Amino acid sequence: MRPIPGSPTRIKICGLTREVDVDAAVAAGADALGFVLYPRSARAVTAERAGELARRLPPFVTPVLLFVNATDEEVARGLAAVPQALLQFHGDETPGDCDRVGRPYLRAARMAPGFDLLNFASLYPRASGLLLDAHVDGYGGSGKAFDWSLIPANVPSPVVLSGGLNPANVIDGVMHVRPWAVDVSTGVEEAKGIKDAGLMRRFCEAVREADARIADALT
Ligand SMILES: O=C(O)c1ccccc1N[C@@H]1O[C@H](COP(=O)(O)O)[C@@H](O)[C@H]1O
Repeated sequence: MRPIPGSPTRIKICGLTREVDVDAAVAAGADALGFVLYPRSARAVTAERAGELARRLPPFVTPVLLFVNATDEEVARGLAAVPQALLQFHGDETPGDCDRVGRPYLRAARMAPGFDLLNFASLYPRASGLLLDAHVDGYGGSGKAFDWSLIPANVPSPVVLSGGLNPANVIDGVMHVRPWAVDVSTGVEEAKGIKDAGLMRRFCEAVREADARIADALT
């Protein structure tokens, strides 16, 4: 599903752990901020900490809770702390695992040659969107990009382009893939979980530049 022509590409910045970074991401123009509730991640926060950080968000900026193979209790604890959250399932969760929570969610797909994204999408018809990340050892947040030509044109759900994006390559990514949204973590960091305000601002500016070029091409 391609975005409505002329609509802005939404921006998610993931892996925030500090108030100062939350405020800078909002100031840069992020539409959604991700909090990693995967204890093995170097960017992990507790549900309670995610709640503290998410309470800083103004209206119309969406908190996203990222899980990797979490138990139902862990997901429930996250939602108790951040009730307005969109969920992001980034592990081996089955459609049943995702659907039984009964909340809107993004399902991450690990892109690699031979991966059948259309079949994967057909298994998750209730997903609000498919977040496309590089297939890496571990589950994500690696800063590695994948070959965008692996993305079929007719993905039936909104596509969130992710994996190794940064201020230098996101214009190409948006123009090539025309995703509904982009998601970045490593590409706007000075260290894992520590964001760089300048990089976040430049990333959002680059997305707006891509949108402007697409709009120009339409006129
Ligand atoms: O950020 C993490 O530590 C993480 C851990 C486990 C699964 C996903 C994780 N992050 C997500 O990975 C993608 C790509 O991130 P990057 O920009 O390549 O660093 C992104 O969706 C993050 O939300």
